[in-house]
Amino acid sequence: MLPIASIATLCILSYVTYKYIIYPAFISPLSKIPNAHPSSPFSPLWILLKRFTDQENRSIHAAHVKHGDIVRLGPNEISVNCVDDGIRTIYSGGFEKWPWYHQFDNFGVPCMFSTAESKPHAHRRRVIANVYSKSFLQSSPEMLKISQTIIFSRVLPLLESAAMEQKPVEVLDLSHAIAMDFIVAFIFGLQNGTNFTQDVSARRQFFDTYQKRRPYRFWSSELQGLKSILNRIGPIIEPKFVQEATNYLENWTLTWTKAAEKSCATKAPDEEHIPSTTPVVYSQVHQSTLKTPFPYPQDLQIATELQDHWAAGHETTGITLCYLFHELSLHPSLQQQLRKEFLTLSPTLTYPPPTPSLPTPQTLDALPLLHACLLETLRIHAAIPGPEPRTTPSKPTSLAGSPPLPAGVRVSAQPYTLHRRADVFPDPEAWKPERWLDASEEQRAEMGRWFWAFGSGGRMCIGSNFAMQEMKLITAAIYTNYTTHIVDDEGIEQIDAYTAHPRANKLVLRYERVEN
Ligand code: HEM
Repeated sequence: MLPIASIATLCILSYVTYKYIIYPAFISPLSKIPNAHPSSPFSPLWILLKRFTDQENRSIHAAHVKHGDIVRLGPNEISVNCVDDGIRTIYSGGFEKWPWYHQFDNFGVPCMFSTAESKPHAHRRRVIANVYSKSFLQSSPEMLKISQTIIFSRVLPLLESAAMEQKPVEVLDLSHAIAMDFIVAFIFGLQNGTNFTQDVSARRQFFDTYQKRRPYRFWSSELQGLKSILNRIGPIIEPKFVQEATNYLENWTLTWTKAAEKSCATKAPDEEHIPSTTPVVYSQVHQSTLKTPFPYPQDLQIATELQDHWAAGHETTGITLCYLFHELSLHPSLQQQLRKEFLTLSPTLTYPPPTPSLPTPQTLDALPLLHACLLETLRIHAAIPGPEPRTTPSKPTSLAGSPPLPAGVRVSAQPYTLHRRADVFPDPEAWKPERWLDASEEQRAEMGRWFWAFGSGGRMCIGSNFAMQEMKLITAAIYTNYTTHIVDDEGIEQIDAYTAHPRANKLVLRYERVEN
């Protein structure tokens, strides 16, 4: 007779073999999905390693090219990249966010973006969304004043002197700075905002602090539990300066939140000296926290939201502008065609302006070539090309021809792959704005279904209209007055990450005046 210890060992071994080998490889509904790697049914190590070494998007894409619209990345993780039975199902509401998004909490408090559950998210979004709607932005006196100030008093004077002095400009940094000035002024009020466009040393200090945390994102995104344990022992995986940088940025947001609160309570300052606007987003977020009770102190509840908006708003927009300017610099004839389009605006954006007035956002929005250039940049240089993870719901759901999937599976789509469908976007790696202009109605609608730079559904980018409006204005203002030429684009290729900036973190251009 076998001793009890041997029977127990046999039972444990059988259980472990069943749970970790037989079930995931042969019985789980996920076993019918092609594996991205032979180890995928048994261990998440392969995909973790790809994430750790910044190869995630391209590795997932390669797996889709090989196996089709759906692939298994780990024992409990799949990637789906198609529209029908894909993003239309996953992102239409029933699938909540994977806890991965907690890395975007600030002050230890979830913001709208990082909230996993649909209900509290929808509550917040309903109140905040109004100020980011196209109709609100196009008619907003605050947005008009912010735009006039940033374009005519900051961006164009800066580029004018760079052009006159033939001084090359680092354009990624500048694009981030302009985008930051726009969003911060809209959130906190122009009088409380940054002037990173002109104040290069303040800009550098701030962005250095913001960016130096990036290499350590892996731990807070994928191994949060392990990170917390190790951080208690000491700075083993995350140097002290990462937390110090986070504290600095959070204090910065708290300071401006208080300033915005004060602006709302007092009369506008002397307009002649400081152009001022209502802190639009602050006011709206403040309203939303009054309407819904939250389990966190009100000031932190407001500040976490506002911090997320300036972070999401400047980085993505800066990256997109940088790639648009790079592509235009590679295509001088397009610069000419665009300029022709810009000269149809009334008033034009010529600098110095006879009066500092702007064409309406509606007329800018209606320029077809500008729109096509932006869409094409967002397609092939998506600022967020990486996976957007969700959780399968309790109701078993089939995706891309899979068997019904159980609850709690991590599932994502990624713009990187959706935007490279050769049957939808022929010659997908090429930047071709004309594909949006020459397409038939049907082709354009199909491209629109696959275009996913801002996501889709109830968690789609809330700032997409804001971003499009500011990017169109900035581009029109620059290319009405200057042509751009590449000085140094070494390392311009995008890194492989959720948010993807140029590898070398720079693009240097030369600005040349065109006579109007
Ligand atoms: C070119 C510029 C931009 C791009 C490409 C972009 C892209 C995206 C994408 C792809 C998402 C969904 C991400 C996910 O679910 O994982 C998102 C969400 C979001 N974006 Fe943007 N974004 C841009 C500009 C902005 C701006 C200017 C703001 C300013 C408010 C903003 C604020 C947000 C917020 C708050 C969310 C979360 C929405 C929610 O959960 O309801 N974004 N963005």
